[in-house]
Amino acid sequence: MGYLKLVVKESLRLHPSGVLIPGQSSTITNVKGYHIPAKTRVLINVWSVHRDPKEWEKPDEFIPERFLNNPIDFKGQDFKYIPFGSGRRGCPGISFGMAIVEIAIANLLYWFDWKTPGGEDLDMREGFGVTVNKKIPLELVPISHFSS
Ligand code: HEM
Repeated sequence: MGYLKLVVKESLRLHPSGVLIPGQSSTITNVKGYHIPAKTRVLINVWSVHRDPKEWEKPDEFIPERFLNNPIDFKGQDFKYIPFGSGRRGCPGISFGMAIVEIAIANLLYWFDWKTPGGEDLDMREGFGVTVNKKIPLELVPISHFSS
């Protein structure tokens, strides 16, 4: 289960469910030289924050071990990793969401091995949408660990 947590963290880094988080500036502010007036609609591009090469080593590679012995968590305190957003409007369902994801994946892996129909690699390209989705729907063949 320890490694599964790292895998989920890394999956949410590479494929955050909310790619663009909408918000509005409450006061005049300045972000890295960009003047932002009050009440401006802003979109936080989580996808690119999570793949920023200045912040992440080998940003496009799936490396769950990067979160091993790493204090970074889901709470949005560290702005380079914000799969659940951050601040007052951050996701209130973090614990519930993580529990569901972990239980579902742990069960799928406990009962079955999985392979692609033709043994091909997974196509991880994303489609366009408000929330993340796979460009090509996932198709897998389950192989039971237990004979009936
Ligand atoms: C893996 C699962 C989930 C992910 C990745 C996720 C992600 C997010 C993100 C990115 C936001 C926007 C945060 C922001 O604006 O800064 C959000 C908001 C929200 N989420 Fe989740 N969420 C998940 C599960 C859940 C669950 C299980 C619930 C409720 C049971 C939930 C309830 C909400 C609500 C109510 C908001 C709006 C909060 C507000 O605007 O004040 N989420 N979530």
